[in-house]
Amino acid sequence: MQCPLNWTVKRRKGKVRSVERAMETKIASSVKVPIVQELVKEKLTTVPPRYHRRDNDHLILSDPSSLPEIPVINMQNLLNTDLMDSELHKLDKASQEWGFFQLINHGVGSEPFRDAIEAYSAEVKVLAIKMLNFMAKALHMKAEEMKTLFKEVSQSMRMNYYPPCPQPELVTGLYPHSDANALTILLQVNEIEGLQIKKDGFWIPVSPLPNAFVINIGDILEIVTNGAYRSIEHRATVNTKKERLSIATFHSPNLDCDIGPAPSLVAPETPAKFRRTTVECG
Ligand SMILES: O=C(O)CCC(=O)C(=O)O
Ligand SMILES: [Fe+2]
Repeated sequence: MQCPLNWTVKRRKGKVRSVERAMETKIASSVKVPIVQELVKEKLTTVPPRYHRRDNDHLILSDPSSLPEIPVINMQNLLNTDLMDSELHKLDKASQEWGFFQLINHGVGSEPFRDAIEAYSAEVKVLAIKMLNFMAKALHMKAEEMKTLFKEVSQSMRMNYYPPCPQPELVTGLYPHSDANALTILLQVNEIEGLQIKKDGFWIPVSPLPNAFVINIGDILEIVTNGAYRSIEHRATVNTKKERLSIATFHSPNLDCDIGPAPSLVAPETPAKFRRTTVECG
């Protein structure tokens, strides 16, 4: 079985930190894959102890139907003179007692947003596959190897919002990290500077070019290319005047693929830098 933690053993400090963070924040889309990969691929019946939560708060509820239900507020009732008072009372109660509620009939169409996201992610996925194939070509890697690896692409997305900040020198928008996936396609939505990458020990700003994506190599691609392409540490800064928005779309190989250097890139003069590791479970 692959052990994502072992991937990091020989790696520089920043990356080790990045993957450790990945283990903690299993929700973060870019880093979910190695964990899922391990669990899905091996069809485990028990979860390796390193994924266990340390707190005692039970995640599985014994009988959810016996629990109180999260309040539902109806926007149409709030707008209706006859029903407004009772709905306002519900809103007030829900806000005081729960701090969470579901709002129905809100009049904001979520369909266009969903459709737009779906269309965008489908196009970006096609672009990612194109770029991966070009990279294989540039590396003289066997085309079939890249194609097999990315026959089914696992894709996820993170939208980042960085508000203007009165003291940008004191805070980081996004902490230095490398992306754990294979290939990230980043859109700097409102074309505000903030992304910086670490090159030869210096932080270099990435000035947004109109109508351009930032493409960055993630840890998985560094492994697949046997270190020929590098997953670079990057961070996002904030500024006093302007908010900044970015959308990062992450692409990883099929969940049931082995991750390791592409065989066609391993030779006596370029020995494998990363090893497929078997770990004990349970
Ligand atoms: O906001 C940015 O420019 C960087 C985003 C990023 O690195 C990420 O979401 O992983
Ligand atoms: Fe990133």
